[in-house]
Amino acid sequence: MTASGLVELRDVAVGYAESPVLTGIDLRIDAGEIVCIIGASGSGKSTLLRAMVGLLEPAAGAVHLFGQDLYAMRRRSRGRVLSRVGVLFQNDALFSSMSVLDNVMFPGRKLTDLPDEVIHELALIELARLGVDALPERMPQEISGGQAKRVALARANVLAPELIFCDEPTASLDPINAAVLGRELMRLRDDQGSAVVLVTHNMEVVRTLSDRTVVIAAGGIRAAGTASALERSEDPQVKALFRMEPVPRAPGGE
Ligand SMILES: Nc1ncnc2c1ncn2[C@@H]1O[C@H](COP(=O)(O)OP(=O)(O)OP(=O)(O)O)[C@@H](O)[C@H]1O
Repeated sequence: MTASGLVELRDVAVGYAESPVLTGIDLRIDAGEIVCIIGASGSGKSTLLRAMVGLLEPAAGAVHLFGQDLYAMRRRSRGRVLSRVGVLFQNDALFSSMSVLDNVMFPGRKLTDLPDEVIHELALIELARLGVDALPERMPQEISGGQAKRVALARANVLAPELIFCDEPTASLDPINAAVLGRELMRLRDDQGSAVVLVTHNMEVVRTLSDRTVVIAAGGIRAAGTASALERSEDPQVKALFRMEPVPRAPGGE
């Protein structure tokens, strides 16, 4: 474990234009843990993720990755920090104009000075690990949703990042593909010692994968803990999420 955590948010406020979606966010994530972020639709989970991966500058507070203030550093240094981070966006976000192979090679080409042959080899290894190495020349439109998710995970993991962020990785996947993806995320934690941060609505994923879960509601972190501890919570917001019921409006919430 590092002295300062792989991710540290200190009193972060983040949102769009004038209106903050989240305020007062303090959060630390350490190596080797899977942290799930849950909350009702529109509560701000993706917004929080965007702030953590350098895509949305907070209005207040600081986001530290690997002990460095992400939004205070120069662009070049930020690139170096982000080369240690893998991101699996919602809806996969594979580049539609690039083949599967070029998609998976993209982070190596953009973020490192490695020779193309090495990046090519790394991409093929990752595709093989995820069982989609038969498709390297296909375009993203020519593969299934489950295959696209696996390709997207191969791309997120191709540089063996110490930190991986996934937004809804199991959305629209059948149970078998969801289980494949879950196993792969556990492998990253266990074999690679990576920290995995997952935004999800899938309570099965929360129960089986998370070491810690953070509940977002009413513009902030409402609760945090192990899935089993949260499942016993008396907080109506937390209870509703675990029982898959409509989440009651929290005082001060939307
Ligand atoms: N680009 C944007 N510009 C303005 N407002 C936005 C933007 N993206 C999201 N929002 C608003 O910010 C709030 C939080 O959205 P966010 O996508 O973070 O929620 P979420 O918890 O990830 O939701 P879901 O579970 O439905 O994906 C919502 O009210 C949403 O409408």
